Amino acid sequence: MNLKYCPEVIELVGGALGYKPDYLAPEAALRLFEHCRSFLDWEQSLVMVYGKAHPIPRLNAWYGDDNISYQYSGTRFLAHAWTPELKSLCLSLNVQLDANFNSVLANFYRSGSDAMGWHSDDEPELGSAPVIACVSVGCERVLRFRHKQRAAPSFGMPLESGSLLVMGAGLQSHWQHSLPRRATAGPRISLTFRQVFKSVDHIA
Ligand SMILES: O=C(O)CCC(=O)C(=O)O
Ligand SMILES: [Fe+2]
Repeated sequence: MNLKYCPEVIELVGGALGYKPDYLAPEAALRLFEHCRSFLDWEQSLVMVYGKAHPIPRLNAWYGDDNISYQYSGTRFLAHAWTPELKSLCLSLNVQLDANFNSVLANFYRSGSDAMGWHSDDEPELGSAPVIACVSVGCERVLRFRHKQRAAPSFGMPLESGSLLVMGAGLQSHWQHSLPRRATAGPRISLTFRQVFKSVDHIA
């Protein structure tokens, strides 16, 4: 993986973030937003908290190569077959970042009440040092980061429509991220490209 594609690189303890605000031109970002909103197979997953199922505060959709499956928020998803738009974005990112993404988890935050809690994307099927590329379209929202062990303050990255944020290798072992609620916000979709290793599927 090569973060040189990103004009802004933020070195953190244990990993780096890369940011490219203008990854997609505004019209391309709008087209991608409309494509995802209209054509992805959105669902609202459930998460188990103390034995009780709660709907998560956002919609999600999982796309990827054949036979890719992924455990997320306590649910196992089998990837839907790529749409041409998502496949072409994945191929471009693989070239630009020298990566091997084979799937994408799409998140749809319908309003400021939709959010994502603190977590690391460190499931075993993502390997020991996952790289995640996140393309944002729609309303700008802030992604917050906090170190897992150090009692340092968290910090936020505003993710503009059309931007690319790359979470580099090592980051998921040392940092958590979250997308807090907002009093008011328009809809936003994030496309988080990942490499899922099929060989560890059987342990899940
Ligand atoms: O919506 C975002 O920018 C973050 C999404 C995220 O953290 C995830 O899909 O794991
Ligand atoms: Fe995440």
